Amino acid sequence: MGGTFDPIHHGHLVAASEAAALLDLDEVVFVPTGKPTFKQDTRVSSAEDRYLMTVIATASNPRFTVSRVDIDRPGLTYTVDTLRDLRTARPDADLYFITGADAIEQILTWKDADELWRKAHFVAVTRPGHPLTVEGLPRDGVTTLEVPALAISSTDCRRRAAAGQPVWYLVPDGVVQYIAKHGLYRGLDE
Ligand SMILES: Nc1ncnc2c1ncn2[C@@H]1O[C@H](COP(=O)(O)OP(=O)(O)OP(=O)(O)O)[C@@H](O)[C@H]1O
Ligand SMILES: O=C(O)c1ccc[n+]([C@@H]2O[C@H](COP(=O)([O-])O)[C@@H](O)[C@H]2O)c1
Repeated sequence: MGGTFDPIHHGHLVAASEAAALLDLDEVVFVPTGKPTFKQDTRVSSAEDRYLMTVIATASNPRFTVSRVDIDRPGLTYTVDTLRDLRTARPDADLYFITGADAIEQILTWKDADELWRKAHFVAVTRPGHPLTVEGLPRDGVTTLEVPALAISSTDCRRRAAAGQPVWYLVPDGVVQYIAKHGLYRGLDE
């Protein structure tokens, strides 16, 4: 599952857990973006902060791991590169790329979109506020999954943290503490 994870929240974790259970996946690899291509005009926390929050959030689940491939690759982050690097690390794996309804809606605008279907099977999960449509995408390339609806976004978590409002129970406890300890999102003006 790729994401900017600024910060990672329970919507991400539930989607990943549900996809793993329904598709019988051995492992879910969370891949924080290095430089997200569609967020170049947005202030994004450092890759190391986002990576560490993702590690903290996933540490207790033996099936969840975190990959640095996108963080360690220079330049903008493109999924075609993510999938190439994950394939190199796991030559025999069946790769599934988990995305929310908002992300899958834009997938045809991603770099080398026509190549993506050969590199992984896409799993499009439901997300409150975003109709899930896979029209125009290769039928055998995408599976749609209904997951428990959590109306949580990283944008809302950042705004809350910036305004001194609670993010408890929207993000894992360790992530609440990480945000406070490092003063993330202070002075954010969005
Ligand atoms: N509440 C949610 N339910 C299901 N999927 C989600 C949810 N939140 C995010 N996702 C999916 O997780 C992936 C990574 O999301 P991302 O890190 O951009 O979080 P976000 O909450 O969308 O962030 P932002 O508000 O900053 O855009 C995307 O595919 C996104 O669609
Ligand atoms: O490959 C692309 O062109 C591309 C464009 C936008 C987003 N993505 C990927 O989609 C995932 C979610 O991205 P984001 O920006 O919504 O956090 C993440 O893994 C990104 O690398 C990929």
